[in-house]
Amino acid sequence: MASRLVLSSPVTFVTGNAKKLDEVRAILGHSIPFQSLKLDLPELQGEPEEISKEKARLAVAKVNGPVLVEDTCLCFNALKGLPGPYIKWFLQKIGHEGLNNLLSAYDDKSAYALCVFSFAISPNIEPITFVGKTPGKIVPPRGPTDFGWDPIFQPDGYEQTYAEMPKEEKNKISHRYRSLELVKSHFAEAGYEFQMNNV
Ligand SMILES: O=c1[nH]cnc2c1ncn2[C@@H]1O[C@H](COP(=O)(O)OP(=O)(O)O)[C@@H](O)[C@H]1O
Ligand SMILES: [Mg+2]
Repeated sequence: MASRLVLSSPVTFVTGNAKKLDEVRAILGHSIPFQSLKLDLPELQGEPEEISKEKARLAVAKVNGPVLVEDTCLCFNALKGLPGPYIKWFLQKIGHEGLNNLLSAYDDKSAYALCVFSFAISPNIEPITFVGKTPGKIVPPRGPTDFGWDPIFQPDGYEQTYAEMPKEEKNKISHRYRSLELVKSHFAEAGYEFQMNNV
């Protein structure tokens, strides 16, 4: 029988974003022992998987134990995937209206939300990435404005924006949910053993 890797502490989800943490808590439930650490990690520029992996490398160097991080992109098809990983800065500078305006020259309003989780066990093991994607379109803002670009993203097959949907509904179809499903499968297959003597 293959020996199971022993993890000596719960997985630390490192994020500076409280809204992400709420969703990760709701989606993971008790499936994986985890704790959270509020830390805003610097982000490399580049492709989504590399950005997330690099975040994991930085996080695992700071945390004494396994870490989980994620990076989220919002990609417009008419703009070949931009703003993508730069959505945070676009949102901050030009807001929901500006993001809609970026697409005013195009008929194609389609977009996709991408969530890339990375799991790093220790500093000397390469992080593993998990990509979740939800297709939809960019619309004028509707619904509560408490989480990022939720009001302007309407997932395919729905009449509501992410912001208008009940949380439980978003958490069943979201980019974050889809990525975490892969994380959960990985944990189920790997069968990590948690030995938490120090908690
Ligand atoms: O599920 C979501 N819905 C709406 N906005 C989101 C969602 N996930 C992330 N965002 C926003 O998209 C941007 C993604 O940036 P990033 O993943 O680097 O966030 P972080 O640095 O706040 O953790 C941020 O502005 C974040 O608030
Ligand atoms: Mg980012």
